[in-house]
Order: sequence, then C-alpha cells, then structure tokens
Amino acid sequence: MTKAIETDRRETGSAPGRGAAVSVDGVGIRFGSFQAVSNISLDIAAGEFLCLLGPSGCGKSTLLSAMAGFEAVSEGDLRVGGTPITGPHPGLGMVFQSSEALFDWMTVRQNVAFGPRMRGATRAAQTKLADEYLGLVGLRHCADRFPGQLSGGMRQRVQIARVLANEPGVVLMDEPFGALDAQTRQVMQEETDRIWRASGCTVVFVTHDIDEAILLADRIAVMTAGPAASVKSVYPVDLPRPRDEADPAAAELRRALRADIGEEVRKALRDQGLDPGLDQDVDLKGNLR
Ligand SMILES: Nc1ncnc2c1ncn2[C@@H]1O[C@H](COP(=O)(O)OP(=O)(O)OP(=O)(O)O)[C@@H](O)[C@H]1O
Repeated sequence: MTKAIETDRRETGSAPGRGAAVSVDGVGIRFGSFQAVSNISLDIAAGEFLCLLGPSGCGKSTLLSAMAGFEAVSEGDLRVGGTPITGPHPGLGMVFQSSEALFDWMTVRQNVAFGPRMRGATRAAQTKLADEYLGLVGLRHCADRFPGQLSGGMRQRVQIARVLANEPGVVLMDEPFGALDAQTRQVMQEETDRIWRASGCTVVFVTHDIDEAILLADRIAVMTAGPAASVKSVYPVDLPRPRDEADPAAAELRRALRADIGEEVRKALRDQGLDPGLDQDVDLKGNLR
C-alpha cells in the first residue's frame, strides 16, 4: 500500500483496506421451492484469496451474490468481519464479468472517484484516491478517457480500481476475466496477484478455470453439482508466488482438481439425462473434450 493511499484514507475518513474475514455457516439459498445451495460452511481468513470452482449452474454466483448482500440467505449465517450481511455494504466490493458495470458517460477517473465521492470525500481527495488506484492497476495515463475508448482488459482494470477505491475489506470477483482473450487474461491474472498483495483485501473469486485458481488462490473450494449444492472439498495451494504452472506440485494439484470436479460435472450431466461416459473428458461447463 503506498504512502499516498494511506494519507488519503485519513483525509477521506474511510475504513482501512485490510482484509476482513468472511464466515459462511450452514448457508442455504432457495429461489421459491428450488434449493440452489445447501449447508455451505466456509471460513475465509482476513486477507485470504479463496477461489470457488464447481460445475456450471452449481450455485457459485448465487453464493457470491449472498456474500455481496444482493441475495438473502434462506438458512444459516453469513458474516463479514463478524457482522451479519443484511444487504449491500461498502465494506464489500464486487467485480463483475462484464465491464458494462462501468458508467459509460463518466471518464475513467470519475468512475473510480465515484465511491469516494459518495462517501463525501473532498474533490481533491477523490482525484488523489482515483489516481492512486488507477496507478495501482497501471491506468493512470487513461484517467481522462471514457470506458468506451478502452480495451476489454483495460475496462476490467478500471472496474478493479473502482472497487478498490471504496477500500473494501472483501472483494468478490465473479469470473472477472471470463470474457477476455487468452493473452489479456494471462496479464490480468498476473496483475490480480500483484494488486491483491498490494491492497491486502480478502478476495473470493469465482472461476471455471482450474489453472486460474491454482495461479491465484491460497485455497480452492470445490462445490458439488446442484441442486442443493454444497462444498465438496477444500484444497490449500501451498505453492510459492508468483506461481509457476510448470511446477510439478501445481501439475499434481491440477490432476486432483480435475478428477474431483470432473466427477461433479459428470453427475450434473447424468442428472440432465446426458451420459458423458467414463472415459470422456469434460470441462467445468459440461463440454465434452
Ligand atoms: N434468481 C433466480 N431465480 C431462480 N433460480 C435461480 C436464480 N438465480 C440462480 N438460480 C438458479 O440457481 C442455480 C445456481 O445458479 P448460479 O448462477 O449461482 O450457478 P453458477 O455455478 O454460478 O453457474 P455458472 O458456472 O454457469 O455461471 C441454477 O440452477 C440457477 O438456474
């Protein structure tokens, strides 16, 4: 965290950006009579980077939405920093897959300054904070452009800067790089690792990409196939950072995750009346390979 950001925190009176713990205890979420997730328990430590993996449609986004306060839990208890989540909260920031979440009519700087402005920061402090976080994501030089003038990867960086400028304890990311091309995605993964370490936030990150999870996570939680999905297993990723995909330990973890998730994807396909066959490889979205 840079000195200037710390100074701005004092000027804006905002909460420190240190990570907050997330506690998920016996959580179930229903939509009418449909039980999407059931009996989910996860303790996420302050400052931890946790990835959620699971078959398509198992309830990853639903769980993330509940953590963000967008979705009410039907059973169980969900807390951030010890406080029950009862609705959207400035201590929680959400990065969406689509950068349409940005305000197209505002400049990049105005987008990032939006949160501090809503918190009543002075104009000078808003600009200073926005420029600091734009610097953190490597986009200071784009501050006066509009989102429509940026590439997809740049827009996602603006989204991240905008969320961080609110100085949340927890950042929730729902497949943030799913719509990007492979090269931009790789750069964004490396950047996320760096930005997360600089910010000190807790991150809960939903992805379909096992390699992305291995690259970024402290722990990976694998969900069962829905309905009534729960957490099947949790894998610690005890690998040095920055991560090396070629590390034999990463390859071993990749194999274990593929087997674990593959089982759930096959289950989901069988429930849909599709039999992938035991020797057929499937990806997390249920596509045969
Ligand atoms: N508002 C809603 N009303 C009814 N059902 C819903 C609603 N939101 C989600 N669901 C259902 O809950 C289940 C979980 O959906 P969710 O989007 O959380 O899965 P996911 O794991 O994030 O999927 P994907 O990996 O494909 O993005 C699905 O069966 C979905 O149809």
